[in-house]
Amino acid sequence: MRSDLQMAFIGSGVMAEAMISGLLAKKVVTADQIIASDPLESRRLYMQQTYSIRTTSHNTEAIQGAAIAVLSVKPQVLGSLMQTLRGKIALDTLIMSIVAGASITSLSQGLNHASIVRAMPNTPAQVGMGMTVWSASPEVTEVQHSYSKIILQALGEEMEVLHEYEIDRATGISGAGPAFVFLLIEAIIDAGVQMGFTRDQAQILTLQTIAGSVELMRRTNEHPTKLRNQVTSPGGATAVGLYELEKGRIRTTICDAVFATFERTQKLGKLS
Ligand SMILES: NC(=O)c1ccc[n+]([C@@H]2O[C@H](COP(=O)([O-])OP(=O)(O)OC[C@H]3O[C@@H](n4cnc5c(N)ncnc54)[C@H](OP(=O)(O)O)[C@@H]3O)[C@@H](O)[C@H]2O)c1
Ligand code: PRO
Repeated sequence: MRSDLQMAFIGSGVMAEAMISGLLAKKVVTADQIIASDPLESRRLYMQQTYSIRTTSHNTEAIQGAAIAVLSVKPQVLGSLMQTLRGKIALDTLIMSIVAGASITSLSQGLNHASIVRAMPNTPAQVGMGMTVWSASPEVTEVQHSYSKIILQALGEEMEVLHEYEIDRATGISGAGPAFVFLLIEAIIDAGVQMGFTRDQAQILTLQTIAGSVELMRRTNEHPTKLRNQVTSPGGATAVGLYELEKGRIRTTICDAVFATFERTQKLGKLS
């Protein structure tokens, strides 16, 4: 991206940090191109010292002169943030919101601003393995569109969708998904410990098994049922484990969890 381009992050929490570290690691922008705002002084100091970026407690100062401003606050404070920023955003600034549930229409009306990208990233962006689903308002220019792609590609994979409701759906899978996966990882490690492995041993076995299964499916592109059957010997050990999982309604429970997350995302969108 152009070296004179300024980027602002409004809210310097977990996801803002993931994005900033990804952008700097991939050299998409340099530290002097980034300013981040946050109410907490200790957080601002941490961001300054860790990433050599500028920080401020004033959101209107952060957004001044920014070509791209990322809204990275919680949905509960978006309404008051939009009131603060309304009328203070330059016409050619691209607003990129990662706020769960907040629609392009509500952002555009709340900020009285037309160029909006709405994105749903996830925390593996911290290590460049993120998945972001995003959509742009019709007013986003070609250049702003290509900048958005470059920014989101620095975090891992990106998928642009035409229909914005797909972002709410994606929140149930890729946005919140890492939390579901970490719960599964935790449960398998705990079971390993219960059987007598050390925690370190159980963690190595669990993480390599999950990473290997993901890689196997990526490379073979086979249906998961076929790959699962390759593990399941007739009358063997895996079959009884799978029986217990199905008895515990793992399939429908996961489905319910994804749908509940999707529905909650839609409700969060009504907060602002
Ligand atoms: N975490 C995820 O996995 C994830 C994934 C995708 C999208 N998102 C979305 O990303 C957004 C941020 O999530 P997060 O997990 O990064 O939350 P977070 O860690 O709580 O970050 C939000 C930051 O904004 C600060 N803040 C609060 N009020 C502010 C204001 N008026 N102006 C400027 N900054 C303010 C908070 O400070 P205080 O802590 O002092 O209040 C905090 O440092 C949310 O809308 C969420 O839906 C999160
Ligand atoms: N974290 C945000 C939440 O829990 C959105 C997806 C991941 O609301």
